[in-house]
Amino acid sequence: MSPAEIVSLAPIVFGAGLALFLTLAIVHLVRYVRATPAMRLSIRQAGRIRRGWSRLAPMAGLSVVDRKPTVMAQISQELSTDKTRKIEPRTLIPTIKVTPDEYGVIVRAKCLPKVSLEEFQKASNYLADAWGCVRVSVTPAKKPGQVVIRAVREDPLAVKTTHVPTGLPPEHITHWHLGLDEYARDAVVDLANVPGITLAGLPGYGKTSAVNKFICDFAPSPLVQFGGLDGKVSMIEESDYAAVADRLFRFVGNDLHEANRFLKDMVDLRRRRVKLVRTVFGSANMWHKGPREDWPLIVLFVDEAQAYLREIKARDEKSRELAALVAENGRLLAELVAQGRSVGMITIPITQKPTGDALPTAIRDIAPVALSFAQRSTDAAVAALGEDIRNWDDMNPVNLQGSTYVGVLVMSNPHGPGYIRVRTPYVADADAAQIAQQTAHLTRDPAALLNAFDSGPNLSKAA
Ligand SMILES: Nc1ncnc2c1ncn2[C@@H]1O[C@H](COP(=O)(O)OP(=O)(O)OP(=O)(O)O)[C@@H](O)[C@H]1O
Repeated sequence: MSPAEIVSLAPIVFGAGLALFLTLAIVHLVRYVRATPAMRLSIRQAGRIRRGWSRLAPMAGLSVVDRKPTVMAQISQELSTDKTRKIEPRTLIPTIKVTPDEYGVIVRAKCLPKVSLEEFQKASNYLADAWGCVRVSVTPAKKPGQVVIRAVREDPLAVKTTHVPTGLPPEHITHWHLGLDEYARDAVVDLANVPGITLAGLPGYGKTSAVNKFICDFAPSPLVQFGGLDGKVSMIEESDYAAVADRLFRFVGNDLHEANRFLKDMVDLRRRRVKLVRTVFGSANMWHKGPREDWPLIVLFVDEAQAYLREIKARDEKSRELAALVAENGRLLAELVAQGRSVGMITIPITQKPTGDALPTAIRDIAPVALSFAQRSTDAAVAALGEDIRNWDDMNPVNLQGSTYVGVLVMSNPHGPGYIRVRTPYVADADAAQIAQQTAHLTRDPAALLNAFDSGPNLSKAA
C-alpha cells in the first residue's frame, strides 16, 4: 500500500473510531438514564474512583517503586542528545477494574510485589474515607494475584428490605439465600449434607420471617417437603405457620404426646431411609444424586423447641409421665439433628435463647449451622453461636438489640474464620400464604412416598 493510499484511508479509520466512541457513549448514557437513583450514584462513584486511583493509590501505600529502567527507557536514553538526562524510577500502582452496583462498587485490583492482600486490607479504612463509603472489605479474588475490594456507601444491615417470593423453584436446591451481608454479598447457607440448623433470637426479631422465606423459596419445588412443630400454640390456626399450612405435610402444636408421636415417626422414617438409600441412590449418601421427587429433602421446623424439651420437676404421676416424654423428645431430636444428613433430612430447632435449659447441648452443639438474631446477653450469644463469638466483639448479636437491627442475624463466616452479619428481608404472611396455596398440590407425605420403595416393584424403577 502506497503512502497516498494510507492517507486516503485516514478519514475512514477516523470515522469508524468516532462511530465506535459515539456508540459506546450512547450505551453508557442509556444505561445511566435507565438505572435506579442508587445505581446512578454508584456509576458516578465508580468514575471518581477510576479517575482518582493513580493519585490515591500511592498516598494509601498501594504502590511500589521500580528502579530498574525498562528496555524502552534505555533505548530512548541512548538515542537522546541530552546525555545528562537520568532515567527516573517508575512508580507502579495496581491496575483496577471498577464495577458499580446498587450498594456501591466492586473493585478488582491486580497485586504487585509488596502490594498484595495484606497491604490492601491495611489500607481499607483509608480507602473507605477517600471513597465516601461506610465500609470496605478486601478479599482474595478467585484469580491468583488479584484482590476484590468491596465498598458500600450505605450500611446494608441498617436498611430494611422485603422479599416478594417469585413462586419459581429455586435455581439450586441446596442454597438457602438468607439475605445480604454487611458488604451486600449474598449470604447463603449450603444445605447439602447438613442435618441440623439452629435458629435463635429474641422475640420479634425475624425468626418467623426467615422461616417464611425458606418455605416460600423452596415450596415451588417438589424436591422439598416441610413438617412443622410449634410449641407455643395448640393448633395451626394460632401458629406462625398458619400462612404456610397448605405446604406442610404435617403440623403439631404444643401437645407433648402428639409431638412425641411426630418425632418418633420422623426417626422411624430416617431409619427406613437409611435401609433403602443404597438401593435407591447407589451410595450411602442421598446428596450424591438426590433429592428427587419420590425421595424429597425433608425440612422439619421445631419452633419454640424448648416447649418439647423443658425439664419437668413435679413428682406426681402425670408429671413423671410428661418428664419421660420430654426426655424421649430430646433423644429423638438429637438423633434427627445428628443423623439426618446422608438421607436428606434437615431439622431446624428454633428457640429464643438456646441455653442448655431450653435446648439440650447434645442437640445444640451438633447442628453444623447456627443462626442467631439479636440476643440479650453474651451467654445467650455463646449458646447460639459457640464460644468463638467471644473473640469477635463486633459480630456479637448482643449489639443487634434495637429496632434498627430487627431482621439482622449472625452466622459463621462461610468464607473464612469468624462470623458475618446478614440483613434478612421481611416476608409478609400474605405472600407466604399465597405461595403455600399455589404450591399446595406439591405437598406429599414423605413416609407414604417411601412405602412405594418398600413395596418392591418401584424399587428397580427407582434404582
Ligand atoms: N427481616 C425483617 N425485616 C424487617 N422487619 C422484620 C423482619 N422480620 C421481622 N420483622 C418485623 O418484626 C416483626 C416480628 O417478626 P417475627 O414474627 O418474624 O419475629 P420472631 O422472631 O419470629 O418472634 P417470636 O419469637 O415472637 O415468634 C414482624 O411482624 C415484622 O414487623
